[in-house]
Amino acid sequence: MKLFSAFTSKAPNRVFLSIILGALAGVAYSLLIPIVVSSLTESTDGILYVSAQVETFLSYEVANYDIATVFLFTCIFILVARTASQIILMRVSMNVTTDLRVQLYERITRAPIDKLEKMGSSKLIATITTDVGRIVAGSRMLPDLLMNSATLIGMLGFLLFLNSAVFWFVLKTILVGVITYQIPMFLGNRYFEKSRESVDALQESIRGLIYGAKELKLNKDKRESYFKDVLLHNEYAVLNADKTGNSIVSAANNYGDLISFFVIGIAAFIFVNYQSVSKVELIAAIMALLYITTPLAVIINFVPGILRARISLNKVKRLLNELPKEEVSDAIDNLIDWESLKFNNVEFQHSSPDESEGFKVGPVNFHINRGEVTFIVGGNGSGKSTLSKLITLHYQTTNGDIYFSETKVDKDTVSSCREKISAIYSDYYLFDRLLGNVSQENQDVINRLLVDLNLSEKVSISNGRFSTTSLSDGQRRRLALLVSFLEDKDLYVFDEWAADQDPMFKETFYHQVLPTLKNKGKAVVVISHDDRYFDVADKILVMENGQLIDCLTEADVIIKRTREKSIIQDSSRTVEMV
Ligand SMILES: Nc1ncnc2c1ncn2[C@@H]1O[C@H](COP(=O)(O)OP(=O)(O)OP(=O)(O)O)[C@@H](O)[C@H]1O
Repeated sequence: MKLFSAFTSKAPNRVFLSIILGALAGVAYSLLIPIVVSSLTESTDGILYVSAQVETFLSYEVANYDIATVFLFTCIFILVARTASQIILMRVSMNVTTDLRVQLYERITRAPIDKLEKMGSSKLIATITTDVGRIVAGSRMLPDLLMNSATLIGMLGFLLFLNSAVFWFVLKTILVGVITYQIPMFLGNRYFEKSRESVDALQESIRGLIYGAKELKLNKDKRESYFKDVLLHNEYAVLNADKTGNSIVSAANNYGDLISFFVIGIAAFIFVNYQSVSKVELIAAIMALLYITTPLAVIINFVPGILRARISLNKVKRLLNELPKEEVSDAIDNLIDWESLKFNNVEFQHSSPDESEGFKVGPVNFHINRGEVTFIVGGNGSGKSTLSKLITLHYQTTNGDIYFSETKVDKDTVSSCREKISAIYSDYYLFDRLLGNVSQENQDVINRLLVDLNLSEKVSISNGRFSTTSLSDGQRRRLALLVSFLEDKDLYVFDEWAADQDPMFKETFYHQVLPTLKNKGKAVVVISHDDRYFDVADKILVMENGQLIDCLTEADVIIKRTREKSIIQDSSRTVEMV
């Protein structure tokens, strides 16, 4: 992706028009001084005066009427062409900004979940909010650059016409100035890069400040340490790098601004001693040099904007590389019918940030049937959630195959298979409305579910929008369950759904919700630590250290529970005796 290609590919004709208008405005700008100079005449005593030819316009006397008219129309042309050029490019750039953001949104939507988890939200938000704006701001300077370059070239042409020796001298001095100007710019760029790198860490610490507000509020030491060692550390890292970068660039810009004055000084005080230059030529040359101070400054000031835009562009490029597109077909085949989900030697390995081997699940072999409730149990970190994300097809296997009955999950079928699944993870996100194909007309069903889930007094749903999502944790989870029911999928996965429900609703979940789904022929997968309810399961998959160490059926569970009960009773009797 090149800096300007986003513009040229978006609206080539409009960008071309903007460039042409900008360049023409620049050429016209460079004509203003020669037009004025052409009306000056040098008398024999060396005094400059405006040649007469006075005519009256709107009751004012105008000397050199023809030239004045050309001057006026040139000014009007500059105004119109410059404004049009800027407005055209500004509008294109606004579209490009939106397009670039939409491109990033699409990439995020299509990225594999494990890559998104690895990248984290802070990096993504920093890129969307900071980098896109900087890229577009840099690219938007293009017409101004062109206009001022055209003016500069026009004025240099005028100098060449006036006096070739003056022209070559000015050109060489400007070149030396611009080349020496690059050195501080290079240094400044290093600091801008450093600052941009720190922005990601700053975003992450701002997230901590907001999401960790409750924890920080309760502990002064913790709060002060976070504020000083994390938040301010990152804030000052950005500030210091920006300060140094901007100071270098400011000094360099002032040096750049003064380049034309150095040239004027050298031309007026030194150059005239070595070359024959008439008074008119010298004054015209000085006027031209004064005149190019602004275009030269604009061209030079263009550099920091471009530097920032390039840094941001590299950041976006890197992000797009780290966030590959999931190469899967979008086509949804509603005809996929299945009875059993089978895992054949499935393996998955997390990537780890320090390049060491990440946590691995598998190889695992099992099947999950429709009309059955399957529990996944095991200690913390044993790989239950990882396994469940393989079941929901969020993670793609590193080895082995998954089948929905006879349909093998691959890049052609994975989207269709995902359509059969609904999941509520422990870090679920509750949208503030019903989305997609969820039937919004079926208000009666929604109202009944609100009553069943004991939410009817807290939240209502009208036109698909929830009246509120400011609910207790347990209530939010129930609202997520309602959304999941409305989706009416074949396979339900609940990752510790009941963890923050009160005992009464836990009972409802395990003894009413799960059996209802089962009776409807759904396959239900529940990650749970609630061993009191393990007997609800038709099958229990036991995970330990990424391996499936046991697969218990209902009969096994009942036998095991009876044994456990008798052991507990025996031990309590022993305690009583003691
Ligand atoms: N996004 C990730 N990137 C890299 N490693 C991960 C990621 N998520 C989990 N892991 C690793 O995988 C291991 C298993 O995590 P997982 O969440 O599957 O366990 P779990 O059994 O669900 O634990 P818990 O009962 O605590 O929820 C963890 O030790 C963790 O280090």
